[in-house]
Amino acid sequence: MYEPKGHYAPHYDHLFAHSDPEQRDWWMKHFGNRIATFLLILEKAERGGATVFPLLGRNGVTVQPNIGDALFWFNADATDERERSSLHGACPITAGRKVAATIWVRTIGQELLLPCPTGDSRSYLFEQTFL
Ligand SMILES: O=C(O)CCC(=O)C(=O)O
Ligand SMILES: [Fe+2]
Repeated sequence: MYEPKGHYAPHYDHLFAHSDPEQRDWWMKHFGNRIATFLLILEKAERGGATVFPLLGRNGVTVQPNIGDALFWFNADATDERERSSLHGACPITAGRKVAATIWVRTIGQELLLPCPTGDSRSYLFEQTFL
């Protein structure tokens, strides 16, 4: 929930995985990294609160969803490498409040839902999927 002046500074949902698998946290060990994000808007601010992807496209992409809308995006490609352009944040609220529910989709358990990439090429690049 965001109240006036509330915001979420630009960040990646995809986390840095410790190089030693034993050192990774419980979530990372059992469910893997956050391959995708599902963001459901439950309450929309009167002003402000857009979700912004500053590195997406030429000038960034700003999304101002309505109540009941959901945003879904990938944070990593099929090789679990972070998508640089998945950087995002929530703009400050200037009037009203925003309530949203986030589901971070983890990699483990999703393996059979997308066909595996063939050869050395990276498939399912964020840009290819969304632009
Ligand atoms: O509220 C938003 O627009 C962004 C939320 C977000 O980045 C997150 O939950 O990871
Ligand atoms: Fe996020």
